[in-house]
Amino acid sequence: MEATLATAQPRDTGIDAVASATRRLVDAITRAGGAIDADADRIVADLDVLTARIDAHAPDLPERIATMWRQPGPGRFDPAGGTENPLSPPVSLWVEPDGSLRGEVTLGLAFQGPPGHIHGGTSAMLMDHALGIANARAGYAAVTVGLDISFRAAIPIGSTITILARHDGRDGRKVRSSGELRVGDLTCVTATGTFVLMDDPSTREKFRRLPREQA
Ligand SMILES: CCCCC/C=C\C/C=C\C/C=C\C/C=C\CCCC(=O)SCCNC(=O)CCNC(=O)[C@H](O)C(C)(C)COP(=O)(O)OP(=O)(O)OC[C@H]1O[C@@H](n2cnc3c(N)ncnc32)[C@H](O)[C@@H]1OP(=O)(O)O
Repeated sequence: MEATLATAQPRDTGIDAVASATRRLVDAITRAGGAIDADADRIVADLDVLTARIDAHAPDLPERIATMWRQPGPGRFDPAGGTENPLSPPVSLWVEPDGSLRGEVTLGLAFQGPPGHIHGGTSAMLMDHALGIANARAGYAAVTVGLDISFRAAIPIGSTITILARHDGRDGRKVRSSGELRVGDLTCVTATGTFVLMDDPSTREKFRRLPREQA
């Protein structure tokens, strides 16, 4: 049986391809470091040309956000799993036979915290995201109000990180989920999350308001 993808299906064309190319650029910059100093002026000029070319296509922010949320299926733009977001790794999560989620990701130097290892904030983001998707797969669209993280072992840059997440239950408007990040057999991060259902109209309205309307 073919496994079900819980996150956006990556494409190898269009905006997804641009986002992938930009990730390669970021990775190259972080690996090169100051070695590119002598060539920096030319690199900046080339990059600015590209930025202007892309910017010419950009609608204003409220319109862009509205378009993003009209897209069907899992989010394509968030900073964890967004295939359209060059800042995301991106993370793909698959549905296991028991309904829990599993995925694998490898992170480069752009995500470094302590020497040679992944930044704790990045691990927290991976967990927040996976826990949120686990709830959504169980039928509960909910936002995080609490995330309890234990960093048990540092995660080396370049290692294959296994992401596990599961929905644990519901108590009124509150929804619980938990997960882990593992490298091989080693559990490096554990997390439990409390989420609040977006089921009442005022909560949905709060998150639907666009930046300009909130000012
Ligand atoms: C990447 C996409 C993210 C979009 C998520 C949007 C929707 C989800 C849709 C689909 C899901 C799909 C994928 C999701 C993937 C990733 C998820 C990423 C998640 C995030 O990245 S999300 C951003 C960070 N998140 C926030 O931005 C929340 C800020 N927050 C608020 O906007 C309010 O807090 C609100 C509206 C949630 C509730 O407010 P309210 O007024 O309606 O309700 P109230 O205060 O009564 O709380 C009700 C019950 O929650 C308890 N409670 C409240 N706060 C608590 C806390 N801090 N700790 C422990 N318990 C807490 C109370 O104690 C009470 O519990 P009780 O009922 O037992 O008394």
